[in-house]
Amino acid sequence: MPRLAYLGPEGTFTEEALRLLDPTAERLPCANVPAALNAARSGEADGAVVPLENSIEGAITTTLDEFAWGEPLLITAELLLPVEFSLLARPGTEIAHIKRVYTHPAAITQCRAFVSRELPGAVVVAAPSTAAAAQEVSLPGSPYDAAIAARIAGEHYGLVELASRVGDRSDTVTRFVRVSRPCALPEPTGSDRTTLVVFLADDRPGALLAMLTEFSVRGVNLTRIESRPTGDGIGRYFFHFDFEGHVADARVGEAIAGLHRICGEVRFLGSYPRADGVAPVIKRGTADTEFAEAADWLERIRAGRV
Ligand SMILES: O=C(O)C(=O)C[C@]1(C(=O)O)C=C[C@@H](O)C=C1
Repeated sequence: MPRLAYLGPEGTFTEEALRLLDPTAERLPCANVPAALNAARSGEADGAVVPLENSIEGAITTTLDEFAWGEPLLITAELLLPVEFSLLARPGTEIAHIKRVYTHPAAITQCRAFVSRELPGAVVVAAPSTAAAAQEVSLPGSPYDAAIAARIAGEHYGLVELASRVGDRSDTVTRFVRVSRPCALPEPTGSDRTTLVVFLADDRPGALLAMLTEFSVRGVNLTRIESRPTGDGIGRYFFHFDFEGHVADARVGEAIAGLHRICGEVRFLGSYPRADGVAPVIKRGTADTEFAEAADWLERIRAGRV
């Protein structure tokens, strides 16, 4: 039974994602995403489950930065979780008296319209996680009047639900990934995703275009691209890519090898099955068989067999 670290405490969306990814795993709640990933790195846990992107908020930058800088980890699975928020408070609280709301920053962004419409004048404070907010609000003497979290967190910490579905959209989805210390990759399934971090060799005109060309000429479709500051000064960025396909696919392998040739550093973060099961459209000339046939042909002409 694997031991998986996650953003705790009990009742976070990350815990729900973990339960769905591996119902039998032993769960190790951690105070934040870096702590969960470090538990996986140190061996305290066999792996970790962390949020990576949200359909409203976009990338979870703490996760992206941890993947880029910390000891290498590999993504082995992903999960798309619909997220539904509730306004939770201690029994007896009236909505009109709520002055201070506590929740995770991602939830603040996703519930902005509800807060300004229903809780005008309330201050919203950032919590380490939605469940940490619910846990804090449950304490007698808490400085917060309400939390925004999953309904299950309210049940867990003895809060009442003052309003349900308080997210600005009803179709919000967060993408979670399971990571491990470097290990054998999941087998290709025909519906896979690959994640990379790329550092430029030097800052020059067309550097981004050159990277994108490696994908484009091989028919590799990107599903996410993000630039993140390196910390070395204004204008210094590195890039995060998600794209369709598995590193075992010829077109993906060749694109990554191309990036390795032209970039400063390429950090491979894994190839793993896509949660939505979508298979890529293979452009003419980019199938494995076509790459193999072209390599045979090259070998023949190099041997003078024209
Ligand atoms: O606080 C939680 O419950 C989390 O699991 C974190 C998190 C996030 O980082 O995006 C996960 C899903 C929601 O989008 C809000 C918060």
